[in-house]
Amino acid sequence: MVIRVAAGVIIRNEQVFIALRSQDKHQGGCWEFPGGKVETDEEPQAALERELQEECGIEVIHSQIFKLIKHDYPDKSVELHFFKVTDFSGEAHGKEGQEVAWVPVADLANYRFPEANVPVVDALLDE
Ligand SMILES: Nc1nc2c([nH]c(=O)n2[C@H]2C[C@H](O)[C@@H](COP(=O)(O)OP(=O)(O)OP(=O)(O)O)O2)c(=O)[nH]1
Ligand SMILES: [Mg+2]
Repeated sequence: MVIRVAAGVIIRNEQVFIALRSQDKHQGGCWEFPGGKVETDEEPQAALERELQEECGIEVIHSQIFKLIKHDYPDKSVELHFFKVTDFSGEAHGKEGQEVAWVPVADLANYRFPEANVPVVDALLDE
């Protein structure tokens, strides 16, 4: 079974908002672009808006699809819908207690992301 996920590359002033996945989660200890599972009958973009409100406390004002990545981890398969979030209201924070950081795009290579994120990080570094 493939798990559909929506995640946001939240960008403001050339910086990206990332969050640390807790150790007990799948891919725990890796940094991520905040987001989560798309529910049945939910559009990925709607899932993105819901997850970013739940996890980061922001209201997405403008987002656009950036990359669609299918990846097979040894223990699960995911279909990741990465959106660029270029406008939002509210102050992004770790609403669920997770460690978060605003990092310059150029510094993304210094953070460990899940394997599926490699093409996303590479594309951001190339821009
Ligand atoms: N959110 C997010 N998930 C990612 C990224 N890269 C990546 O491989 N994943 C994987 C890890 C998980 O298997 C899945 C997302 O699950 P999740 O744990 O965020 O889902 P969720 O927020 O709905 O939380 P939960 O059901 O575990 O409580 O996608 C990423 O950049 N962001
Ligand atoms: Mg999540």
